[in-house]
Amino acid sequence: MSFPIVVLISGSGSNLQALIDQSLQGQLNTKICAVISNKADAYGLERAKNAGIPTHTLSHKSFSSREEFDTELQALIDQYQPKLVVLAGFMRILTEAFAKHYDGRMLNIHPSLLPKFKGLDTHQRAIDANEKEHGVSVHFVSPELDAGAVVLQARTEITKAETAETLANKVHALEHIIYPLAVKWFSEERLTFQDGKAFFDKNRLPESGILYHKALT
Ligand SMILES: Nc1nc2c(c(=O)[nH]1)N[C@@H](CN(C=O)c1ccc(C(=O)N[C@@H](CCC(=O)O)C(=O)O)cc1)CN2
Ligand SMILES: NCC(=O)N[C@@H]1O[C@H](COP(=O)([O-])[O-])[C@@H](O)[C@H]1O
Repeated sequence: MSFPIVVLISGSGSNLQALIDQSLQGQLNTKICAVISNKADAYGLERAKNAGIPTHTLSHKSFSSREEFDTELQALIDQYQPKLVVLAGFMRILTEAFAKHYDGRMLNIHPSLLPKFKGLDTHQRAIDANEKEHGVSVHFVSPELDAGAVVLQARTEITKAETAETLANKVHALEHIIYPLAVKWFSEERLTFQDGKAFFDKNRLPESGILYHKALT
């Protein structure tokens, strides 16, 4: 019996594509029940349609408040009764009520080595801060932005000639490896969440999650 998930996007959907590809190759025992975007022009919607996955567009601009949008979004998601909600480049800050409703069963991928560089424009900020390395974090979603328990990270070096674009490309490549891995582990109940903390095979994860260095770069 495959593990039902719903994926939320706002843009290109390359992380969604990584999940689709691994699912189709039988490496991920998950069923992507639906893809929901807050942007009608998100290319990820095309990726989903090409894979025969139901799609929905729910524009946040059609609602007068964040709460109203989230209430509608939650009702749409819950029609599919997913065991996991996957934020894959979903660019809306979710309300506390929404985050609590999916507490422990909603993951996000963030393009930085959390807790560094929460928020947006992380690649340029890391370069501007003269960081020697950067990377990506998979974390459970909490009401506080980018503050949920980190479960998996991957790192890459920032070179002297690095630009935000070259760094983004390196980080994307790492994302496409670690996000399907994290989703797989969650579907196998190896990755769990309790009282705000993440566990792997019942072992408490350190604050920084499981670090993968050269193995993924
Ligand atoms: N309650 C939470 N909501 C969300 C989280 C979270 O951890 N807790 N993660 C984000 C994903 N994210 C970074 O990983 C992120 C997404 C969006 C924004 C943001 O500032 N959004 C603006 C609109 C920006 C835009 O439309 O381009 C906004 O919502 O007003 C910051 C971080 C997903 N949600
Ligand atoms: N703060 C959230 C955020 O910036 N997420 C980032 O959006 C991109 C989505 O790419 P994709 O649409 O090709 O998967 C990814 O790099 C992801 O880390």
